[in-house]
Amino acid sequence: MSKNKKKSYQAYDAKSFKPQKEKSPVKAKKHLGQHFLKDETVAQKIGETLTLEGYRNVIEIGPGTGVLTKYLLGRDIDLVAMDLDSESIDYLNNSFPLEHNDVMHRKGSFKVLEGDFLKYDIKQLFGEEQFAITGNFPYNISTQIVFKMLDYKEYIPEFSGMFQKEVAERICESNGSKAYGILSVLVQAFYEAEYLFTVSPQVFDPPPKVQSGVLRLVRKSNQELGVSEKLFKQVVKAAFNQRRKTLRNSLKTFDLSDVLKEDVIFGLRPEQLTVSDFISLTQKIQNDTV
Ligand SMILES: C[S@@+](CC[C@H](N)C(=O)[O-])C[C@H]1O[C@@H](n2cnc3c(N)ncnc32)[C@H](O)[C@@H]1O
Repeated sequence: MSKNKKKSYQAYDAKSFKPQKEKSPVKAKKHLGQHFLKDETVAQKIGETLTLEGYRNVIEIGPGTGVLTKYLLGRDIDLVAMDLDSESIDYLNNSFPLEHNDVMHRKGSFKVLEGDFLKYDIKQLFGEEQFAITGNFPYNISTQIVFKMLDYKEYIPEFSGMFQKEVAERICESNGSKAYGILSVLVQAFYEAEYLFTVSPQVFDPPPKVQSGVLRLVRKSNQELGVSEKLFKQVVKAAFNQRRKTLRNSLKTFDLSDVLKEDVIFGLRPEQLTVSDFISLTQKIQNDTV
């Protein structure tokens, strides 16, 4: 079951990058995870990551000074850009459209919204319609963004954006690797995950301490696991919360029958299981009668 696969990721070549001289129009605030992109090429590449197949509504989380927003606006989409920072919102509502008139060839609608993505009822933004999520995410809440996205997965056919590299890798990793964990299994049960490219700290203002990684998630056509989703999540979390133990030990709280505990799968550690192994493990636990 274990697939020891070492991935090598293509790094974005920052040699051609020429930093801007001008000061950022919004003062970067650490507690909001603000690291503004200075490199237009990277912003454009992120702006092109969504395939837009079968939907046209997009939420950008954390537009900041709009560097990515302006490339999104060049695409044929209806965009809601949501930021928690009132200074960014003021800038986006007032100076941004004037400053970027020359480069922006807006096709669809555009709405700037002040709000906390983690608290916002995002479903009400587009009624019953499907929407994608993208952004250069605030790294302090990036895993929470992914878990919230999973809660709304029936509305979200696609998701792309920039994370701390380590988190992006964790989401995309296959079994057999150290980074493979709860996030990888829960995301990949419902989405095809693709790590796209790496971005170095020097293209941000201020530069973060870590490298960044851009990924794309495309929802699978079949969303039915065939088992209880609640139990599936409980099994995955319990298994990885004690990742050095075999499943026989980490899943003790599930009160398994002696017959089931003898199944070979319970002699394995969680990183050895593929996503489909986790689904069949959940099936076995669901059908188990003590
Ligand atoms: C890494 S910066 C990216 C800014 C801009 N998109 C860029 O690439 O330069 C993250 C942005 O997310 C915003 N942000 C932080 N927490 C947020 C939240 N809970 N909801 C919405 N936006 C948030 C910050 O204010 C900031 O503008």
